[in-house]
Amino acid sequence: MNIIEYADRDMLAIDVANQIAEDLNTHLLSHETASVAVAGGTTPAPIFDDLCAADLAWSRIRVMATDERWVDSNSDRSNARMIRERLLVNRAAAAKFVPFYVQNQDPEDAIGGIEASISSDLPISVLLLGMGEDMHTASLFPGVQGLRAALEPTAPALAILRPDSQPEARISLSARVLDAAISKHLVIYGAEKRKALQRALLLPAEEAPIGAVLTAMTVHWAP
Ligand SMILES: O=C1O[C@H](COP(=O)(O)O)[C@@H](O)[C@H](O)[C@H]1O
Repeated sequence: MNIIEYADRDMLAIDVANQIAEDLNTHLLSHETASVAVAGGTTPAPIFDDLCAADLAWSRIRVMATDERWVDSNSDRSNARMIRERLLVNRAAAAKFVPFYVQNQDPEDAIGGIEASISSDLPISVLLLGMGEDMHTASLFPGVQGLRAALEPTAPALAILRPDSQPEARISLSARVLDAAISKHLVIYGAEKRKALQRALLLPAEEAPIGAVLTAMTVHWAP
């Protein structure tokens, strides 16, 4: 794990957007398509504001969320909505988005179709992860039912999780898929998340899921 510290969040956003664009461009030099899995929540939006303008062959890039909340794609809790509004604009509007939420279905009924829709995108070319202060990443929350299976090296690509702390079911890329991404970036802001990441290194993954996906990870931190 390599940690890069930035003076502020604006500088971090510009630099991470540039690195992701470079990673995607490099991948496209030797592959017909590239996949990028990006976190939801609040952290990545300023990075998307820069990344969306990158001069890339966006029509050859497939974008997915690292995880989704089982809510309508117009809900303000939808990760897809945030990605649509902040990343899939400007030049990046030419990218193909692969949704994880399926209207009028339960996650259990939809998961097989969603897994099929991402099978050709694996391993993920570029990963942009976030992390909560509770050390969850994507929707792999500490102690949630189903976490142990989602941490297994043989886990399916996607897991359904229903954390008690959250108002809706979640669907998440499993630790195996997150950890196997070719180029990996984790972005965290503030002293509390920095401390949480340090703590995670000392804990089992069931208590600190971020610890399961840190192989060859570049961590970007700003106060
Ligand atoms: O619920 C989620 O939380 C994490 C962290 O979110 P943040 O707002 O603290 O950045 C996020 O990475 C994940 O994709 C999201 O669904």
